[in-house]
Amino acid sequence: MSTTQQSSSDSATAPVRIAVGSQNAAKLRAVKTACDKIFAPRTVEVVGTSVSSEVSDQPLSDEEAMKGAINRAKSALAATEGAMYGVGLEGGAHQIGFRWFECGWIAVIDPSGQLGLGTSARFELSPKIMRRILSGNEELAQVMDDLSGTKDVRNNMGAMGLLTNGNVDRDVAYAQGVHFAFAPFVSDPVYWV
Ligand SMILES: O=P(O)(O)OP(=O)(O)OP(=O)(O)OC[C@H]1O[C@@H](n2cnc3c(O)ncnc32)[C@H](O)[C@@H]1O
Repeated sequence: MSTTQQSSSDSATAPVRIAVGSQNAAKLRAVKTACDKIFAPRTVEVVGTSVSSEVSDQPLSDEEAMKGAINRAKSALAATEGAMYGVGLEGGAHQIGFRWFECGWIAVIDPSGQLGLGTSARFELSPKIMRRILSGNEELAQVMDDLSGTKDVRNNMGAMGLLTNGNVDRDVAYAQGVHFAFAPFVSDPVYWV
């Protein structure tokens, strides 16, 4: 086998390396679940790195959460050798009328700079929870830990899991957003250019 044949077959069988801008276990599970489907039958290697979102700990608008996801995706890609994509996931609240909702923003970026964006489904945050976030400088995860009497909800089922009695955990909801963010890379270009 020639060197060229050897290297092209190696790259076809090598795991697809995905850089994620977080070490949060729920986020890493979401990316792994979605990317296993996207890249099947190839093996996927998800590499989580702690990076700065460069936005506030508790984003309070879609714009801010989206920016955080993009910043994380770019930093993760830059920090991870051999990564085919960088993925950033950022949870954030946003207001519609008098009501508040939460969702995860997901950004995917490749080495050429092409960007894909998506979100998880959103869920409502009660006035009781929002009062604490807005006035007490607490993050959603801290409020949910306190109200549920559990620890580290953000790495496990998340607020989404607590509010749906475990029927839609954070990783399950975020995995859908990862699929949407990969749309420009996996769908027919006729929809994009
Ligand atoms: O380690 P990182 O990646 O920062 O993970 P994180 O859980 O802190 O996640 P984000 O920074 O993306 O989330 C922004 C805020 O939203 C909160 N959050 C979002 N979704 C949540 C969920 O389902 N359960 C608990 N907290 C959530 C989280 O506590 C943060 O205050």
